[in-house]
Amino acid sequence: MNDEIAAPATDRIAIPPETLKMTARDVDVFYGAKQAIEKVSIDIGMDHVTAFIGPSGCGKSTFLRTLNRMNDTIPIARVTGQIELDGENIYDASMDVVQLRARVGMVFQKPNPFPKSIFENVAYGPRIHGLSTSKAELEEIVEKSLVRAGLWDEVKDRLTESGTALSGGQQQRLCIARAIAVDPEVILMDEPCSALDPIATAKIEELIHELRGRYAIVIVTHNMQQAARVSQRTAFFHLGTLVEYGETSDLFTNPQKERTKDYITGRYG
Ligand SMILES: Nc1ncnc2c1ncn2[C@@H]1O[C@H](COP(=O)(O)OP(=O)(O)OP(=O)(O)O)[C@@H](O)[C@H]1O
Repeated sequence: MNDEIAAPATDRIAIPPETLKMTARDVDVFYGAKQAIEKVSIDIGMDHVTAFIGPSGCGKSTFLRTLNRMNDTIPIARVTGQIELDGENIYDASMDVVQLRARVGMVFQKPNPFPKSIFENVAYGPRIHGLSTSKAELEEIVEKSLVRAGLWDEVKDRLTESGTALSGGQQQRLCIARAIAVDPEVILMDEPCSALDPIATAKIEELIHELRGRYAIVIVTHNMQQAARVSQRTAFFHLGTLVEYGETSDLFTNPQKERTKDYITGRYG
């Protein structure tokens, strides 16, 4: 990390340098003239799940998308400030964005498998990134990714069937397998359970537990119970700012800011 970058004012947790994965400093995001994110600074560590919570429209998804330059796909979006992955500025002109999005994968609110076979959904990324040299190796990556995403047993006999024929929860685990297949370092999840029933949601939450430590995971959720269940760090956003960031248990039981307290006690949101 660049020592000259100031530590985030709202950070109640010191992340040991050896587990630090991403840092954001003074990040602003504008949609045209409208500012959606203001001066957000945060550290994301490797060995825990980080939840972004806050009322609708507070900018959680907008900020999440800055972490793998997904906002680049929105023509009116403009990002300023500095975001680093392993000390490297991801907004630098020399950054290969396709490579970045493999290193910082994303899972969306609505499962979005390709209209291709289950196998192809997972094989596509490793193939375009040249991660396998043979068919056998590719098959091994596909199997390993599906095992890791907790889907292998359910699909191993139907790999040639369309990914879109799976249930919503299975589709979401397929999308997680697809992200895992290119060997990411960070997985961003934007309300990954909001389109799922409670059983499928529980499976994704269990999966998040299992993946913790292997990948830095950041999850946007408007469900505080979910944040409490799956994360060890929570960042509370309000009106485009990061109000408070701390250990999840601390933030929910002993919030430092009045606005956090009001939100978690249901006074607004
Ligand atoms: N593509 C876009 N173009 C213009 N404005 C946008 C765009 N996406 C988001 N915004 C605006 O930016 C602000 C933050 O939105 P964002 O979706 O990041 O919030 P959020 O906290 O994730 O909300 P939610 O929980 O409802 O998804 C809102 O005012 C929203 O209207």
